[in-house]
Amino acid sequence: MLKITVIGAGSWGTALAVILSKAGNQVKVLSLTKRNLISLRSGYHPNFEGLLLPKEVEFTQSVEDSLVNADIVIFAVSSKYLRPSIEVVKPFIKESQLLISVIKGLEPLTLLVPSQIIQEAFPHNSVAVLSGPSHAEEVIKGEPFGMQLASVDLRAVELIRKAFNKANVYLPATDDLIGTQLGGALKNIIAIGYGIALEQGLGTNFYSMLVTAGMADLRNLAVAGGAAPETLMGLGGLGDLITTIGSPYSRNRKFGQLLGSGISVEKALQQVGMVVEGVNAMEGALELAQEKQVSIPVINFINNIIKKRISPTKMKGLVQLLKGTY
Ligand SMILES: NC(=O)C1=CN([C@@H]2O[C@H](COP(=O)(O)OP(=O)(O)OC[C@H]3O[C@@H](n4cnc5c(N)ncnc54)[C@H](OP(=O)(O)O)[C@@H]3O)[C@@H](O)[C@H]2O)C=CC1
Ligand SMILES: O=C(CO)COP(=O)(O)O
Repeated sequence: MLKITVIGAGSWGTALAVILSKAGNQVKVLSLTKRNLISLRSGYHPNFEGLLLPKEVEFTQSVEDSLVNADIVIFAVSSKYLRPSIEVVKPFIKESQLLISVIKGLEPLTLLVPSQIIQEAFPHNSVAVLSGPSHAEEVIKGEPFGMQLASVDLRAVELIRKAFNKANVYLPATDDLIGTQLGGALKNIIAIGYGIALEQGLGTNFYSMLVTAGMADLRNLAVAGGAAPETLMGLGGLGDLITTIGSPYSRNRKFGQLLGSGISVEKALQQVGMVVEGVNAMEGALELAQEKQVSIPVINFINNIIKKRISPTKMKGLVQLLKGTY
């Protein structure tokens, strides 16, 4: 039995904690905000209506107690809170502990992906990534899924597969941590665009054009940022894009749909009520494109809608814009 601590009691941290616990591990979830602790301890999470959490998962606010015996520590907070969370847990992390990021983000200015931020803070630890098509609402019910496992450490790969062995998940491995995370961060932006187009009722032909051209932006930008092209065709890239555009659970798609219906960015974020990582990743994506001189017409177009330079009702204008890239 492995001892696993998940940092972050949001949708994803909680869903992972539940399946890891059901897979026979001893799991603690550290909530730094403590915002849902009372309800979590009585078995309920506000994001999973009608679902009873297994009592074996321990929800705690005690940093030291949660980390002292952990074999594996999973960072599952939203990308904005990764650095503040690292500061809090840093004194209690041991070099022997395997650290995993499940966060989808690209930090503005530094252009670092989550695993790089974690590795910088803990240079002697093994750091791995799990990312892919994995909506928490399905995962928590035990439905089958797959994630890209990224690590340069074969023992880490073995340990992670052991932890998830009894769970219904396929975990192909790669050593491309950068590609896996750039795929996960950038697909969220395309899903926002998809949500806008969906709300505008532009039709399946347009959606497919948008996603294909968006995938080209994703691939060109991620490869310029250090990704291996084949990683982007795997679960961490194309696979995750497919689930995010296709799922009613997607917060990025929902945010896009709200924008498409004429609601302001601020109100849309509020209505989604959970993290919308595509909005957080936008600045980093634009900066990376600028630095590497990569053309990203679809991402730029979506950014112009978010920044209110283009009305969402003009989404179909993407066709004219793409014609200008011949
Ligand atoms: N939901 C999903 O299906 C999936 C999500 N992900 C990724 O996982 C990450 C977390 O997403 P998700 O759980 O869905 O988001 P939620 O909006 O459900 O939860 C937000 C998370 O951020 C943490 N947080 C908020 N404010 C603070 C703060 N001030 N200090 C420290 N932590 C804070 C919360 O911690 P606390 O609970 O302690 O308040 C919580 O873990 C994102 O990067 C997302 O892209 C990846 C795959 C699937
Ligand atoms: O990354 C995810 C599924 O793989 C979650 O996507 P959303 O953040 O859009 O809900």
